[in-house]
Amino acid sequence: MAGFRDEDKRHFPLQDIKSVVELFRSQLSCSVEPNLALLSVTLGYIENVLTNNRALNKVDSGANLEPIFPVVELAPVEALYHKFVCQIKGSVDLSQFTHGVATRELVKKVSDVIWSSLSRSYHTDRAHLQSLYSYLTGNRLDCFGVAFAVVAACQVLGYKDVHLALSEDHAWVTFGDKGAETAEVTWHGKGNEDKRGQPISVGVAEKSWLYLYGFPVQCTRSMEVAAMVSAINPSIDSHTDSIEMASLQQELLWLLYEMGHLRKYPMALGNLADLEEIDPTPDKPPPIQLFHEGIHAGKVYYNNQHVYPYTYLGGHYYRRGQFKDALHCWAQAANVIRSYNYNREDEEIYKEFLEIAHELIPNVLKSVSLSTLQSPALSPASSTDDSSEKSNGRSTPVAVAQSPLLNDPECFAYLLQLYDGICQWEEGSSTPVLHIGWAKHIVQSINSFSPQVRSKLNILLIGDQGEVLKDEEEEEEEEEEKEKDEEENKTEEKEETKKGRGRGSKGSRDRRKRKR
Ligand SMILES: FC(F)c1nnc(N2CCN(c3ncnc4sc(CC(F)(F)F)cc34)CC2)s1
Repeated sequence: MAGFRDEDKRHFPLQDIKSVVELFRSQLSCSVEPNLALLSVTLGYIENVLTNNRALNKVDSGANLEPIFPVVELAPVEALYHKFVCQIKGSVDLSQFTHGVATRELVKKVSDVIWSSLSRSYHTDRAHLQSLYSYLTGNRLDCFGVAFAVVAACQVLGYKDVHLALSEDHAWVTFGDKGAETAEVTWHGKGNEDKRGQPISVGVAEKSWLYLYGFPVQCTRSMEVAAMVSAINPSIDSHTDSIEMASLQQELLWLLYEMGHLRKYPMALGNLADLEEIDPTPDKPPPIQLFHEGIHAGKVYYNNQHVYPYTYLGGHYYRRGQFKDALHCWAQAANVIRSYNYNREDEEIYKEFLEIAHELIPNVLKSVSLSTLQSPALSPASSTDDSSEKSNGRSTPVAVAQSPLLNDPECFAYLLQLYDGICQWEEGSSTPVLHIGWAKHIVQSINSFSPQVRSKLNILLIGDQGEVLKDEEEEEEEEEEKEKDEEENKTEEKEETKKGRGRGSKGSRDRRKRKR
């Protein structure tokens, strides 16, 4: 694996975002595959300069605003690259391994080389541990970074078949003929024994979200570049982002988008959409289109087994106050999770649904009630409407009676679908999902809707052929009505015979029609 080629070197020294974008463009455009190690070192170097708050102090102190984007010379980047190449080639005796496609032993050996060179103890969930710059200058990597480093190392050793496989909260590698083999190469979460070297078949078989039922993102080299760009972390501290680093990430994601490398990568599309929501790029597709492209990709390429495309869009609608659309997305997200069994390593998605049910939805219900109370047209004094009287005489709070969302049966249905999906997720799982805290929020949320809308609910059972099914209860009701009708008819016929006129039973037919 050669270092930078001449046409790459001419971009150095990198002075600004544009020169980095052009370096990536030349690496992604040429016949030879992009050099993952070189690009990762370059990004990590820039991220380190732009997010170390020391740099921030310099700019604050100087009267003149010094250029904050670092000048990236070729020499230090190539030096780090050669350090990586020497370490990997020095640790793996290739004569032991057949050339051509990789073997499980080779992949495990490379994973061991990366693993054993990590520093003894460090906080693995800190920021900026995702790149080879972090690995080469600090011997520290997060769990994604280890998987990425293994793929970059296999590329250095000349294995074109070793690729990154990504789920929504884990990473592993595929290798061998047609990438049919899989291997764990990193750890996952806290307190879980790592399974490095093993195939991921057990995770898939136990239907855990972590392995996406066997529908992970299978990266090409260009999608591995997209993964390193997605993994850019512009945060300087928990309250501040480097604008320059966020812009670099945004422009590199647009480059990858326009080259078609995000088409099968829903989370990268979601990342770009989030960045565009914050700081829109002129003449580019709007965030809503990117979020929908992510959902479409999930449906077309991943059997609609990914959850994040729906929670990305749900979050977007929520932030814009489009609460009905947000509820619809969250219901669709729950519709995905219902097909999984909850496993102890799935807590990231558990936390996602917990936040939706225990924070976002209560905020929605509060804000729609408040907005009706605050708007003069809907204030209690002006409402003559007595429809808020419930059948049992207890009145519905005006805020509920006046709020469109709380009177919208579709919104109520979305809420029920959300909870039903989570309940079905729990069914058949080794680990329980729901606890009493959930019940409190479920009751609170359902009670927020008006009694009218809750009585109007009509659950249509659609069969596999799309036909409307009736449930047993409905069939019994219909039988009783039929018998009652027949009784009524007999009685009426007797009376009519006396009076000479006959008519069908109208009431039950209307009821039946309405039911449909
Ligand atoms: F759905 C919304 F709530 C989300 N907002 N941000 C979300 N992220 C942010 C970015 N992110 C990602 N973005 C691109 N690629 C990947 S690959 C991966 C799993 C692992 F880190 F490799 F183990 C995570 C991830 C994880 C999910 S979901």
